[in-house]
Amino acid sequence: MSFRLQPAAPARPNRCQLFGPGSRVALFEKMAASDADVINLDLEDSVAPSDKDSARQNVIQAIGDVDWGNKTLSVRINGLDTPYWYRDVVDLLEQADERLDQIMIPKVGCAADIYAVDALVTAIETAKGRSKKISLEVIIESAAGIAHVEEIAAASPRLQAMSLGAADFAASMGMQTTGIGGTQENYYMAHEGAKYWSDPWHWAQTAIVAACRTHGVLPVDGPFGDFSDDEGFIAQAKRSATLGMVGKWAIHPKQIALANEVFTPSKEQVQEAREILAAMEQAKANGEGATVYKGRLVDIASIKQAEVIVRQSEMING
Ligand SMILES: CCC(=O)SCCNC(=O)CCNC(=O)[C@H](O)C(C)(C)COP(=O)(O)OP(=O)(O)OC[C@H]1O[C@@H](n2cnc3c(N)ncnc32)[C@H](O)[C@@H]1OP(=O)(O)O
Ligand SMILES: O=CC(=O)O
Ligand SMILES: [Mg+2]
Repeated sequence: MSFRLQPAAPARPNRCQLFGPGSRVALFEKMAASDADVINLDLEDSVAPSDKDSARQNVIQAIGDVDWGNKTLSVRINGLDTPYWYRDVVDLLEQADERLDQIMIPKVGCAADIYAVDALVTAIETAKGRSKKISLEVIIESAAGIAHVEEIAAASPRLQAMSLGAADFAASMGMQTTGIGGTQENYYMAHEGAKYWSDPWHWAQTAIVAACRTHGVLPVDGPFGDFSDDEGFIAQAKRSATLGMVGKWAIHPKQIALANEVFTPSKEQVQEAREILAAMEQAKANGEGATVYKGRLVDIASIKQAEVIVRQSEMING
């Protein structure tokens, strides 16, 4: 470890973020009753321009009226390149109940984008005497966002989570696809007549994970558009979890259980982690830094790996 210690990310479950358009009021109670850890009421790309004002009012009303239980409640505002975003922030902070936890900023391109929202949020919180400090989450979904990902992760102490937005990311990068996440038909290696598919999202995901882990932010995988493809969703989520992401969006309720399953360490994973910790306790008692567990090396680094899994499990299961 560097002399500068790695800060811990917020200790709250973030296995699934369920999205719903702010213009579809009928979905709000269903979202609240779901098993998602985080709710994202959307004012941005799932809301038509003609509905922006009414969606904002629907969301403000629902923040206070609906019982959101112990979920993290977040609202995705419009991008800083639109005429809507300042009104989203002002009205939310001036009018919405204190139940609101978080604001999601889409399409961030540099640290100054977060600075601008932070400054506005801070001024309104102070002016209105709001007692709960609103946290922020961002979406990396542009070439600029991924190029500046580390400064974005470091931009504000309010920042709790960062997602990869595969749809806008693909568009901004000029990727030749209309798929939202998952396997891309043309992204393969060819060898002796067979095709081997690779993962075009991998490099952006690892950049996000590294930036987030450096600055104590939760890294999250964004949408998987084909909600009839459970197998594809699970494969994408498993790759994300293996890379260090803590959760994934659901753009349809059927994806919630899939995300929760993948991002909750299994009984077997937790048992193995605990056995490794016990083996290392025994090694320590014997004055050893390394030992053998099930025929493989475990050493002091293995303690930290095992603790990641045990901590995740304890946070989720209590
Ligand atoms: C890609 C880039 C991004 O920015 S993604 C984030 C922004 N997008 C969104 O927020 C879209 C979220 N999803 C939706 O709007 C809908 O799920 C879409 C995809 C349009 C499908 O809606 P619909 O045709 O009603 O689905 P369905 O008939 O299969 O619904 C089955 C039951 O589930 C409900 N449902 C639907 N969506 C949600 C949701 N997001 N949250 C909670 N519940 C939902 C439906 O109302 C329906 O319920 P019921 O069985 O009739 O009681
Ligand atoms: O906002 C999400 C995306 O994929 O774009
Ligand atoms: Mg987007």
